[in-house]
Amino acid sequence: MTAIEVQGLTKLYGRTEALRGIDLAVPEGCLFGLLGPNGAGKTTLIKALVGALRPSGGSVRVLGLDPLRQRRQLRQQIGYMPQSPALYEDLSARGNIAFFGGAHMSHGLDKRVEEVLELTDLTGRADDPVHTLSGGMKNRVSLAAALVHSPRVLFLDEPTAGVDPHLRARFWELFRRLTSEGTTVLISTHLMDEAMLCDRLAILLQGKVIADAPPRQLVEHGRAHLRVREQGRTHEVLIGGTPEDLAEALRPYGLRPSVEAVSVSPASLEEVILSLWQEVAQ
Ligand SMILES: Nc1ncnc2c1ncn2[C@@H]1O[C@H](COP(=O)(O)OP(=O)(O)OP(=O)(O)O)[C@@H](O)[C@H]1O
Repeated sequence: MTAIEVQGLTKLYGRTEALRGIDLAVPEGCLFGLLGPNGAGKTTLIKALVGALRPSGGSVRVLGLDPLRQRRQLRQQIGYMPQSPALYEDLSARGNIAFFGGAHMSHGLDKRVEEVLELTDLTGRADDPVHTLSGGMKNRVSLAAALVHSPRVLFLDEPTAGVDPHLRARFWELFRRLTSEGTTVLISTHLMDEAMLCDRLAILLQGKVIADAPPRQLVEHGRAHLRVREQGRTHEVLIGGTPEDLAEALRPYGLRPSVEAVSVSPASLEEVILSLWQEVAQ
């Protein structure tokens, strides 16, 4: 089943076109990444998906529901971690998580709160008021609050901002585990190494999806570094990713006996994305 379906989605803020006709289909159980530079439209898209803003045009369905018209029904089934934690600063971490969980569930809430405190490594600070926590810890409370009612779809807007590398790795293990159990996770990020961990990646630029594929496929269809060693000197060029591009690039060498070694290595995801951005920006 498709968990998230978006067709022709547009959003205008005054004269700013934040989204310019987005089409997306995210299958259930997918770890789906949204990657794009500042202002690409990632947060606007996520807000439209959780029913936090009214689109200017197009349609959105999450679990078959309209996020605005069927908001109440949908809220039970989705979790949303906004970019800036929206927490009650005077309540403890545990109090916040119980508050958000209580809006959706009552049975087994106490046990579940302890479980998510553990998952986000907050047990030691569970009773401290949120205003005494660091930025990274507040992010963890916000993630725990989004997770507590075991939603079927989880929307995470840059969840690892301000989180240290060790905990970041644990978060990704958690996201992976959730998707293996059938949860759909849509996550926005700036970080290429995180993007590589997604099952599928949509690259946003100026309110448009400029690529949508598994990250490995993006890399394979991207450019490659060709290195040719001839008489002790190595020439390196960036070539296209198809076999024809490789043949073309090798033609001038004609496999002379002086060619001692040839190697091809795919460009990194970062290079592929930068070249996509440049192509679209031109
Ligand atoms: N409330 C608003 N009013 C006016 N313009 C807005 C508003 N929110 C976003 N925008 C504009 O819409 C565009 C998309 O912004 P958005 O926050 O969705 O991008 P983003 O990809 O999430 O960026 P970042 O990575 O910096 O969070 C930007 O040009 C931004 O300035």
